[in-house]
Amino acid sequence: MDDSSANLQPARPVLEAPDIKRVLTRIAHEIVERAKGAGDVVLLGIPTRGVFLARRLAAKLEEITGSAIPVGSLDITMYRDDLRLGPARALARTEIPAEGVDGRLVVLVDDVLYSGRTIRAALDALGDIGRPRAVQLAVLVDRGHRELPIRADYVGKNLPTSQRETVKVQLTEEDGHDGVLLGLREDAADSAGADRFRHGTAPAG
Ligand SMILES: O=P(O)(O)OC[C@H]1O[C@H](OP(=O)(O)OP(=O)(O)O)[C@H](O)[C@@H]1O
Ligand SMILES: O=c1cc[nH]c(=O)[nH]1
Repeated sequence: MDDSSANLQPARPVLEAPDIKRVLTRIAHEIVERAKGAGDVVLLGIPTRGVFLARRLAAKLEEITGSAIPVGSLDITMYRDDLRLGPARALARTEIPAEGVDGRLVVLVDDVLYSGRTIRAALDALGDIGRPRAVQLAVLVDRGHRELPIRADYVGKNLPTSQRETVKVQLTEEDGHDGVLLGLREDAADSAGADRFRHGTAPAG
């Protein structure tokens, strides 16, 4: 190994498939506990991976409570505060369950909470759809670095990170397998080592 790569570390798994399963079970129990049942809960996942997490949570809640839990998706694309600044973005799907959101406890579900800007956009999107009695937030990973006054009600894993790092959630439905990787942003790795940090190609460390 030459000196230029001696201090570089590969993307590192921080959650593996059984961990993800376990934390989703815990979050489902926490939702039931706080909602005193799940009678008026509606889960809305934020594309992309939040939708799959919401469906998994709904299945788990159904297992726990014996009742079907409405689950859908909420596209935030048109509500992003950087919409004007970047290239055009593809729209994702908003699918609101037939029960609607009015008067319900809406639990937004996302994979990573970082600046909080996605969730700010989700609250705006939700406000155009209806008036829940309350809104809560469940995330698989909270990596810190909030830029807005937003916090999660249910957190799978609090993961202290540097802003030079990146958190990549992988889910079977989208990526073929479950896992969460912590790596360096490609622009933070030096050119000699950049390839080693590409998610999914670096050896587990
Ligand atoms: O708190 P924030 O700073 O907004 O970051 C978190 C968001 O960033 C990622 O989404 P991304 O926009 O990369 O889209 P994706 O889920 O389709 O990958 C992630 O899935 C969260 O939704
Ligand atoms: O590291 C990050 C930051 C935002 N969103 C992610 O999915 N990962």
